[in-house]
Amino acid sequence: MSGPMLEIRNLCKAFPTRNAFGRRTGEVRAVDNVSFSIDKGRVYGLAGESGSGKSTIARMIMGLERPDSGDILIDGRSITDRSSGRVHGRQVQMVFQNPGSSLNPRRTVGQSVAVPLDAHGYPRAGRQKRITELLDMVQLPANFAQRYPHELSGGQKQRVAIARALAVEPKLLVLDEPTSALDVSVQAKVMDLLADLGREMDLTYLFISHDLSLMRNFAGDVGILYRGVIVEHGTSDAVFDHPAHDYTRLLLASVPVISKEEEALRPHIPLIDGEIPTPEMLIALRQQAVKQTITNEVQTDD
Ligand SMILES: Nc1ncnc2c1ncn2[C@@H]1O[C@H](COP(=O)(O)OP(=O)(O)OP(=O)(O)O)[C@@H](O)[C@H]1O
Repeated sequence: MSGPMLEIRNLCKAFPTRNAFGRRTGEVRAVDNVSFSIDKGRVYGLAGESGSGKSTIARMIMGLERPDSGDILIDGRSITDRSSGRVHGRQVQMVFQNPGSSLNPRRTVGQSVAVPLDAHGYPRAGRQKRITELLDMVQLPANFAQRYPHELSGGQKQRVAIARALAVEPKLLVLDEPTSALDVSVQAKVMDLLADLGREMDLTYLFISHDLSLMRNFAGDVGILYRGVIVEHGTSDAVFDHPAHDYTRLLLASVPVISKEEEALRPHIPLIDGEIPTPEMLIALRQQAVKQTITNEVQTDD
């Protein structure tokens, strides 16, 4: 099984901008001639800061927003001439950033997972078994089906959201910042789960995030989105090891850092000689900072 599961061709979407009185002042090109494709079973990462157009692309893939022009093909079939996401709802599912707000607080976990089963006409007879199976896939015990969202941790809620997304056996999953609302320790477990499920079920993922270290581990290919335009794309290793575009370097320079010393260095990084530094310069600077810390510690010990 090969070939693209998702093809995005010259996709464009603009929104009107308005002043404080609601009068139209112009337009913002939220998505500007974006093209990329994801082969079956692969993970494509779409990275960019807030406002770069990531969610607008996701919403168009889900059929929640209509493109102005361009085409979206899922498993070779265009979806852009249809007005409703229902048409391809079985093939494409989405996992949202905030599992708390994506689950209905008045529904039990079992009822939430059953919603897509009902929507797609899953037979009533096998439903309980399917719910247990889905909870098992996301490593939750069967008795969680009776619980309500407020009785679950953030990570458990996101597992339920993943189970619900998998209920109708989609081929493509759009993951929109799936772990950014979770604690760091829980993030890794949810990402591991997604990676395992992807391999087991031969899923194709579009992984949207501003967390570049997470993206590097998870996505085989990445596209860097800046003001609606993909300014750079390629394999994760190529883009992150040898970023060609200044904006990618800037994004990499803002990756969260691990020590206080590195943190102290961070605000100065984009200002070195008035230039955005290369990754090599960053590494050299960080090595310098570590050396300095060791020297300071030795002096303090004395
Ligand atoms: N419904 C809308 N009406 C007007 N402008 C919009 C609308 N949706 C998005 N935009 C604008 O389009 C641009 C892209 O927004 P989008 O939400 O796709 O970015 P994003 O990268 O997903 O950001 P975030 O990470 O904050 O969700 C922004 O300038 C935003 O203000």
